[in-house]
Amino acid sequence: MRSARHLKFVALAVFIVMVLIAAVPFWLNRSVNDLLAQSRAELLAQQRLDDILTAMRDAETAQRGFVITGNDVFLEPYERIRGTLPAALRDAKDKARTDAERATAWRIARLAELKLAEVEEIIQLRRRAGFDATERAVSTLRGKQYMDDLRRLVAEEDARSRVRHDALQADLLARSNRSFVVSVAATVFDILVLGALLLIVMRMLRARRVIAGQLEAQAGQLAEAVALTTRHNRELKQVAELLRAVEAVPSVPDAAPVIARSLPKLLPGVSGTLFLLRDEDDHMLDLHTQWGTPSEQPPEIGIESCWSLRHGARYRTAGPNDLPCAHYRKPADEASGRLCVPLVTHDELVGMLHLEGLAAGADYEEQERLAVTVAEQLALALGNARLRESLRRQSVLDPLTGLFNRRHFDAALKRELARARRKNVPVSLVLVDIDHFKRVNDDYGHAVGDAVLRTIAQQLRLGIREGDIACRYGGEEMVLLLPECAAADAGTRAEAIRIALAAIAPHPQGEGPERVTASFGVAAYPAHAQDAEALFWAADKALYRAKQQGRNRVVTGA
Ligand SMILES: Nc1nc2c(ncn2[C@@H]2O[C@H](COP(=O)(O)OP(=O)(O)OP(=O)(O)O)[C@@H](O)[C@H]2O)c(=O)[nH]1
Repeated sequence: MRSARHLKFVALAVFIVMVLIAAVPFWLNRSVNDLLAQSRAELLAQQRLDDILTAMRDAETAQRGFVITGNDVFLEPYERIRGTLPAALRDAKDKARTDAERATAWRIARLAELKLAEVEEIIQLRRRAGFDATERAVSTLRGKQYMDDLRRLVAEEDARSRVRHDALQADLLARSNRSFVVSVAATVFDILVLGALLLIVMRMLRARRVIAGQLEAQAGQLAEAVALTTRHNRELKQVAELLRAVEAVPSVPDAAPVIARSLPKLLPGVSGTLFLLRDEDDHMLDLHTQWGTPSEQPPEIGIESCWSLRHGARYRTAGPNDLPCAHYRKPADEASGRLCVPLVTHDELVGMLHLEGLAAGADYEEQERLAVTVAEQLALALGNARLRESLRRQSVLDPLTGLFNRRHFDAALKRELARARRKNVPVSLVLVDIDHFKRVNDDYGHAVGDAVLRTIAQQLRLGIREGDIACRYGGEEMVLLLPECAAADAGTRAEAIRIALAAIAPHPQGEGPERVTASFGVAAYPAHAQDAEALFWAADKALYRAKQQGRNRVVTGA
């Protein structure tokens, strides 16, 4: 904008200078024209005097011819001159430009008039008195004197006029030369100024073109940055949605289908497999889910079978020349890249993401960047899910036996009773108390006692159906909650467990007693009680009776 304003000022200044310069030749031309007019006037003045002198000469010649011959024919020119001369003399006087010229014109006119009067006088004399008398009159030389004076005056004025004319011509020549030089100089100057202006304009246009190019490039970069930011924002939103969904799952394996649904949206065209670390073995990972059109993968892999898990960093193979991981069932094809990304949070391995069909070239970098970002966030979310799961387990499980704790049992009993009432189905309770457990502790120590407790808990777990609940109620007392199970079935199940318990070695390494037994008290809703407290009380009474009747037996409440 500023340069455009400067250019306007420069153009205006150049225009004014050029107009001034163009005016100089005009001005010079005008003065040349003045001189030409003066010169022409000078020539005309000379011509007028010459005409007067010629007329006078012709009048004198006519006079002479008539005097000699007496023939009127000779007077014709004279008569014509008499008609025209007064006007010529008046013209000479009127057109005189200076006082001196005017005085001369007056004197010439006076002499011409005197000469004309003398010619008329001689002609009349010739008519009246004849040739001789006329010859005598002519011999007085009065007429000759007039003509001589006239000639001298005209010659003098002629000479002066010529001097003036020559001076005018010289001036005219000088001015013409000057006008030519000035015109040439003005033209050259104009060309130079226009050239300079053109150069400036071209430079400015070039500079503008450069700036326009830079602006265009910047606009392009900006558009790219905006597109990139928009894409990153969209990805971030999708990643956030994925994380929210993973945060909501109750356990790590439950996250697998969520991940399989979300990742194709984040990485379109990319197939994948999710391996998650096994709970009880921190060297093995299980295949939990796949999406897209993945290659065949083993259902479980060891840490050693994947380069990314070995090195704790992402590992990519772009073609057959790259060393494949052992879990690839077939070599990576040339066109599509593979990427293994370990899922690590707080230095703990959670799983591994295996991606296939990644684009080649610059897009690959972009996909890899996104894949790594997703993997980092996913690892964090899965780590959190694992932590939540462990906390939840801790809050409901007994740490020694792995059975549910009393708090969970109380809640489960209320819930199952309500459901039984609603659905009009029975629910049974089996109280289990190890016989003479004090002796085990006393004879073998508490550590062996704990191990025996774990064995019995495991046996209880094995003896119930899925959906039944086994709890450690306190000390060596345990309880089974059997939904939709009537008293008779509960007694049968308790009996089976009792027999199995009595048959196994209670300590895994054989360091404890050879065998332990337990007593079972069974009560059922609605047969023995209507609410939780009464049901528990009925089962406890039955257990008491079992102990009373000699232990290692099942008693069902009446
Ligand atoms: N090792 C171990 N012992 C426990 C635990 N909880 C309770 N006990 C022991 O279990 C024993 C329970 O003894 P008692 O209530 O007298 O009954 P018992 O010896 O089993 O005899 P009966 O029930 O009458 O057959 C006590 O010695 C407790 O210290 C535990 O978590 N670990």
